[in-house]
Amino acid sequence: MGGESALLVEHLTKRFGDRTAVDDVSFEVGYGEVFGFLGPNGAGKTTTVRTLGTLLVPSSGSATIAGIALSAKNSPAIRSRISIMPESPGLYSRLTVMENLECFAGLYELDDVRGRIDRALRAVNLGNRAGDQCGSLSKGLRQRVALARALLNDPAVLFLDEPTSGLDPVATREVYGLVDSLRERGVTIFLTTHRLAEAERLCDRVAILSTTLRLIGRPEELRRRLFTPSLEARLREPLDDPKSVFGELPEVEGWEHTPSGYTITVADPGAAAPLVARALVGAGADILSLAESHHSLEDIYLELIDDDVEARSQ
Ligand SMILES: Nc1ncnc2c1ncn2[C@@H]1O[C@H](COP(=O)(O)OP(=O)(O)OP(=O)(O)O)[C@@H](O)[C@H]1O
Repeated sequence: MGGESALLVEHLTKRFGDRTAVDDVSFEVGYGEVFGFLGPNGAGKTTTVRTLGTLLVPSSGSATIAGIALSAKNSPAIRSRISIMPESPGLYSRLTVMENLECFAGLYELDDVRGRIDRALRAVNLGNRAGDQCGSLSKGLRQRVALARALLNDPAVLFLDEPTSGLDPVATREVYGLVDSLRERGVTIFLTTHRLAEAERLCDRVAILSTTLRLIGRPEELRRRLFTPSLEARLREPLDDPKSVFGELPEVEGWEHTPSGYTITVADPGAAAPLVARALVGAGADILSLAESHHSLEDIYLELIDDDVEARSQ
């Protein structure tokens, strides 16, 4: 089974003394997948990444990384097949881009250093900046150098920890473009992020962690699982008697006022929308818009995590 998945994690638990940072977490990531790992501060994301990256020893549970079982003996083999790009690039600012990459290629004891550096620099569109001192680069460019460094060993699984943290919108968009191009090259990406719009934009599937794994799936599936379908009607004026409009429609399961109109709960938004529109027009309402409600990944996350944060603060 592990041979077919880039990551297979089974009942992983990591304790620090009597504090459980990660509790009985299981999931699988396929080769070529961009997998988002979300969760509030202290949820155990970094601990999971550090454990899968062989930097921490799990308290219990097992994992297979790029087809190799996680164990002390296999750590060097695993490390040669993965890369972790930490949130802060950690480059030598007095060295040039090329010198930095040579230095890390030396640490990894890689062959064909020049060829690898050329390919990595091309992958992050930095081919013409090889001679620049890292200290003189913008944060966005330094992040790209860090990504080039993470690509030097041609990783089967690339762990990206908050890759756009502190970047401006243009630099952020560039990182998204780079992730897209890595995905096209078949690199498996495990992306830790607090930015939910980023996870929604980049990830095939996401997992929401809060010490235990709370939810895993495609953003679209999670939406369906957590929210009943509904329509949002924006009207110029509120209805005099909403019950006489919505209560007559068998497709409508419920409704509630919003500041600009109504949220109408329905089983099938596509079938119900024309009937609701007709009923509203029949009641003399001026419809500004009528559309299926859209729940973002942020809505999903808050629905799950708010309860945890409240529980923890009590
Ligand atoms: N080396 C350590 N020793 C003791 N406790 C630790 C250690 N590393 C992490 N923890 C604890 O484990 C829990 C999970 O921390 P972790 O850094 O994995 O969370 P995170 O989801 O990455 O958070 P953030 O989003 O803030 O980076 C926290 O309660 C943290 O204090």
